[in-house]
Amino acid sequence: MKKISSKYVVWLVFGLAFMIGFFHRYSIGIIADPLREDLLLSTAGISLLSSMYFYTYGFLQIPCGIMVDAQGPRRVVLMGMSAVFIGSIFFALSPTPFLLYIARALIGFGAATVFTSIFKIQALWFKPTEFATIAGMTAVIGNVGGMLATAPFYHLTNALGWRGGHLILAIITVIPILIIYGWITDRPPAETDTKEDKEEHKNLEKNIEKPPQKQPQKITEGLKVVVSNPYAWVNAVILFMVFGSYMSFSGLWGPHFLRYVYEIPLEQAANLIMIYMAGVLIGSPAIGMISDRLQKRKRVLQAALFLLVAGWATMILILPVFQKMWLLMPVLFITGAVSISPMLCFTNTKELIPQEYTGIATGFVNMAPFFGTSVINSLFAWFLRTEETAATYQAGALLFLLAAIIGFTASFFMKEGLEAKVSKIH
Ligand SMILES: N[C@@H](Cc1c[nH]cn1)C(=O)NCC(=O)O
Repeated sequence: MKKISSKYVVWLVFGLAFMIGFFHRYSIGIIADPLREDLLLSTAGISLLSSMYFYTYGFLQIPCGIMVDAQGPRRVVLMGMSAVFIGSIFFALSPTPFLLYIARALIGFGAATVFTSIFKIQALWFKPTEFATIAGMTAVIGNVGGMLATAPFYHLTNALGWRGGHLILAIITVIPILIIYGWITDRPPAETDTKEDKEEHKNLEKNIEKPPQKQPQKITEGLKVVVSNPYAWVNAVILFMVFGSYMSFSGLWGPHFLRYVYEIPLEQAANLIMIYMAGVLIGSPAIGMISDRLQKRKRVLQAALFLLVAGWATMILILPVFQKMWLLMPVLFITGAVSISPMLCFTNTKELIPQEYTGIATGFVNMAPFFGTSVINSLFAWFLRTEETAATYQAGALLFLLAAIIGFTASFFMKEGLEAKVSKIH
């Protein structure tokens, strides 16, 4: 069977898998009420159900990275998407909450395989100077999945129920499974390879085809290379702080912060969050493209994080004094656009670590945003422990400003990795 040779099509198919994973991430809110009624779930039960995905996803990032480096992204994603498929069917058919939790964990497990895999695909198929742009597009495609889990999923489940909705999701999941199984290879066909590509290919093949007894050694070596690299830790700190705030703001506290601090109805606050998300969607590829054009990661990220500090400071401390809604909109947009700038940290990590360990490296730094979100969410909740007022929300939101300042400061300790790679090629 003739394999797909277009890197964009290959990326798009993995992107579809990523989109499906993201969809599941944000899908529980919409079906919370029918789940409560049908399976008598409490609010705590709904929260646990949603979290099952995040826990498995976060904890499995390194194991998934290890599998991707050892087995190649194709096999790992096939296994992961099969788990999402089975999880979706179980979810749709679950007669009890317990089985629902198991199904959700299975979906989280499967979805966890995709991010490290798509980064490996990007590393194997795209040039270093295209990497940040395509990584930015990956974030877009994921977030589109997250957006589809809102109003469109609401209408789907209104028509078919939450069980029917999950059956449809299971059917959609078969699409990337079939295409990846039949038409996609881990690497571009050999005839289009440059000399450097061929060398890398040989290394990858050697790595994948290592006899089983050598693999544990390879994994330990890979983990050592990644964990002992101080610059990978710098990227993890930035991701913990900035993506932690971004997910905490957009996924949990943002609407209520705007509602209390700007004294507006919740519906208007939710619409304003869409402006922040529009910034994320446009900022992600734009920042990647600028970074690729300039062949700089560190400087571009620093400029973006500087704007992020200014954005949070304006939104939390300055604008509430004047209550100028027409100013809040551009500030939200710009803050969203630069909130996604740490996608460059994934790119930078990939550039600092040998390609055979791209999976482990991506998995390692991608744990940080998930821990960051849970820490920032909990700290924010602490500020609201006695009462929910404009002042307590403003105090909680100062965490976002503090996190941006820490992220910006950490960016001074980054090491540029692209220049070395590009000069090696030329
Ligand atoms: N787009 C980023 C960050 C993110 C998380 N939620 C919404 N955007 C991303 O894709 N991170 C990697 C991941 O595995 O989610």
